Amino acid sequence: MSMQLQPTALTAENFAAFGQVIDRQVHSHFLINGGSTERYHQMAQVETGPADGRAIISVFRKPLADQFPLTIQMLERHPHGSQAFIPLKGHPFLIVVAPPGKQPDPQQMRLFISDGSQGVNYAAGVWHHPLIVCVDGDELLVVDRSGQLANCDEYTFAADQLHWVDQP
Ligand SMILES: NC(=O)N[C@@H](O)C(=O)O
Ligand code: NI
Repeated sequence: MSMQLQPTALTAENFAAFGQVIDRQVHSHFLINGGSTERYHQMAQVETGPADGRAIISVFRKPLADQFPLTIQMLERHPHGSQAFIPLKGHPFLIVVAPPGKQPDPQQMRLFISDGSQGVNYAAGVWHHPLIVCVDGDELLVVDRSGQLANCDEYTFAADQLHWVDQP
């Protein structure tokens, strides 16, 4: 019997164990360029880890692919670097995370929902589900680590550990 994950409000405090929230609605900013531009400075930390790690910028475009109600079969983590997801089209998206550890604790798994103006930056080692979009073909900017080191561990839940999420 799988359980439904209920959303937790996406705030800096609630998300602190998983990384940072990239949210212009609450983040401070200052004026630059002669007062013509507001800079929302350093909203998140890009971790690139050891060796040849470097930060790269990508875009993810994802079809909806009849995914709701979605059973959370697996989570993944990037031990050597952070990973940020920032909406490009202003659509809500779902965030499923669990704290760092040898394997994800299903009891500590949390669901957050971005209102489409908020992005998230998963700290290195944070367990998370691959991108869950709510609109077909949605596009998000992704900032994460590239390098020679393997940087993606996956964990598949046992049948008695399954949870599911529904479309917001
Ligand atoms: N693998 C990849 O590029 N993306 C995943 O890490 C993800 O979190 O979607
Ligand atoms: Ni990832």
